[in-house]
Parts: sequence; C-alpha cells; structure tokens
Amino acid sequence: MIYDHILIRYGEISTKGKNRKGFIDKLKSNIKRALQEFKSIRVEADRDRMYVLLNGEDHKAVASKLTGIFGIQNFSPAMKTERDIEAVKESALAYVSDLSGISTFKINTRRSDKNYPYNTDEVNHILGGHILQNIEGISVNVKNPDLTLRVEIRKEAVYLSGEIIPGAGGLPVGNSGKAVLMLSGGIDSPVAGYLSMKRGLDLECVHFHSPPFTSERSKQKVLDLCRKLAAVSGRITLHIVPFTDIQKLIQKQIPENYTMTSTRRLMLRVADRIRENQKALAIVTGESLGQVASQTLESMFAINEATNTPVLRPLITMDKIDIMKIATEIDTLEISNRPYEDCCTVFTPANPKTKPKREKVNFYESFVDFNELVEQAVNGVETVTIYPEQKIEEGDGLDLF
Ligand SMILES: Nc1ncnc2c1ncn2[C@@H]1O[C@H](COP(=O)(O)OP(=O)(O)OP(=O)(O)O)[C@@H](O)[C@H]1O
Repeated sequence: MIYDHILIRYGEISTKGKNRKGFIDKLKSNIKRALQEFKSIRVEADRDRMYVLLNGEDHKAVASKLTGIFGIQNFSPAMKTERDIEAVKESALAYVSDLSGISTFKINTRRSDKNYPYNTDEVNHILGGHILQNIEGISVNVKNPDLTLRVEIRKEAVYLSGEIIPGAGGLPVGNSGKAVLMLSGGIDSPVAGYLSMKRGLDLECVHFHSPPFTSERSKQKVLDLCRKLAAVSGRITLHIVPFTDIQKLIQKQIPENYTMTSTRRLMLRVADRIRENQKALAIVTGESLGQVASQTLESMFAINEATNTPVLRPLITMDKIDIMKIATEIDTLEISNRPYEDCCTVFTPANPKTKPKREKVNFYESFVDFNELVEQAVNGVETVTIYPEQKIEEGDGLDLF
C-alpha cells in the first residue's frame, strides 16, 4: 500500500482560539522534532487535523514514532485523492485491491465540507457498489467487517484510510509551561516525570547527590533515567546539586528522628531556588500517599512548609504496582532497580518520624543556619543537557561529580 499521508487527530484540546493555536503549534514542532530523521517528510496543520506528508518515507517507521507523542488522540495512514467522485471511486478501489486477506468491508464516510455534491449515504453507496462490482468474492458486512474504509471529505481533498492507530493522548509537551522534577534514582520520580510531561509540562530535572557517600554508578543511573525521559520530550536538562555539606550539617545538628524531615525540607528549598532561576512555576515529585515515612500526610505538611510554590505529585493516589506498570512501559524500571545508593538511603535514620510536627522541625532548625549552605548548593549546581540517543558511559569525560 502506498500511503502518501498520515492523518493525525488531535487529543484533548480546548476550543478557545488562542489555546487551540498554542496546542497546534506546540504539537507540530514536537512532531517535527520526533520525525527529524525522516528527511523527506513535511508536516502541515489546520484547525482540526494535522498531516504528515510522507514523500516516500516508510509509514510504519513514522507511525512507530508518532505513537509516543503526547497530544495525539489517534492517527491513520491515508491516501489523498481529488474530490471528483470518479477519482474517489478509483482510489477506493485501488486501496481495497491492494490489501490482502480482505473478504468483507464497509465504507464509512464523513463530510466536513457539507457542500460536497453527495451526502454521506450516497458516497457510501457509490463507493461500495464500485468495489463490489470490481473485486470478486468481496462482500459488505456492516457489523464486523475485515476493513472499514474511512472516507473523509474535506474542502481541499478526500482522504481514504483503513486503520485507526491509538495515540498517546495527553497534551503536547511544553503546552502547559515549565516545572522542575525532583528526580531520585528510584522507581517513582521518573514515572511522575513521564505523567507530568503527558499533561504538557516541560521538565527540567533536579538531582541531589552526596559524594563520596553516593557513587559514580548512582550518577549513571540518573543520567540513564534522564535519557529515557528525553525520549519523550526530545531532551532533558539535568541540574545536579552537591548536597553533602547540607546532609552532614543535618546529621550533626538535627535530632536523628527528624533528620529525614529536615533533609526533605532542605531539598525542597534548593529545588525551589533552581525552579526560580529556570523560570519554572512548579515542582514535581514522585510521592505517593502513605508509601514511606516521608510520604504520610503529616510528613508532607511538615515538608511542604519549605515553599509555597505548587508541588505537583502525579502519583499521590497510585498504588506501587500501578506505578511499576508504567515504569515498565516507559522502560525505566530496570534502571531504577539497579542497586546503587541514593543520598537519602545513605543517611536514612533507623526510626524516621512518620508523624513529624512542623513546630518541632522549625524549633530544631532554628538553631542551625542553613542559608549559606543552601546558597553554596545552588551555586555549585552542575547542569547537563541529555538527548535520547546519547550513550553516557562511565568515565566518558562527563566530569560531573
Ligand atoms: N536524591 C534525590 N534527588 C532528587 N529528588 C529526590 C531525591 N530523593 C528523593 N527525591 C524526591 O522526593 C520524592 C520522595 O522520595 P522518597 O525517597 O521518599 O520516595 P520514593 O518512593 O523512594 O521515591 P522515588 O522512587 O522517586 O525515589 C522522590 O519521588 C523524588 O521526587
């Protein structure tokens, strides 16, 4: 089958003029970036549809890229033909003749141009009759056909397609503004990042590390996770925060059962400074209610006091098993399961407070001046941009830590 187009139907889209334009422009540029290896293709957009003009490129390879792009409801490889009914008849016949294993079919016509000289029923009959007359042994089955040939009659042309391939849904990455993702090496935060990109967020990642307590291998883990997220968005900027001094001071000055609460508050403070520098408007975390001591409601209440920036928690109501399912789908689970230490696990107290009190943590922190160390951590951030295909191996010259 020689398809010349892929016809893309938009996902959830606000009908308001300006938002619609923003959505379409963003989706178009994301599609162009995802398809840049196909040199001949062109992408055209109008209010209701987008078209990838294949110009000879393999439609299957292009389709496999399109399935991962947020903002696409579904899409169909399509043949474009002139509006003249004789031309449509010939194209429909060619389309069906070209497929093997089709013994039943139906025609499903939609007219967005109501001025077309034939209504949808008439087009269904004309094309159906033509196919029945010219292909031996084929019959119509309206309930369960082998092929539903969709015919879209538009102002500029008629499009024929036989297959609807589901898209990833969501909103185009970048359509909803920018946030920073607190990315650990664990299972949850990459999934939180993926889901927030699905709602159109552009993400920059922040990772806290504490050398020499955390190793090169835990660094590699985070870089690899970023590479997976970059496969969705085209690229990811990662900010790596030197956190050792802050953690040491916490260990020294804060009572042991409150060190975890204080560590989280300091992480949030530093992440918020990076957010501000990067002109982002929210912080995303991988927290899920009740999962661990730091994720009880009391803990979140005590920790969240560190900022009044919106903290988005896409996984808050999800069970671990469902989070792991998504981690498997986005191919991050195996990376997250690598057994290397994270700065939090290294310093985790034996009995962290599961119901910390704001007053108490404020009281303990009031004896310690963290301001200078927060400043140093923000100033010591190393930033690296990661692309999907980039292989980052240990010792390849990326002297991050
Ligand atoms: N080293 C780190 N760097 C950046 N963010 C972190 C780090 N450690 C934890 N976080 C953030 O805090 C959230 C809660 O972390 P915590 O270790 O309590 O939970 P978790 O369930 O193990 O999460 P994850 O699976 O994402 O590590 C993480 O999802 C992440 O957003």
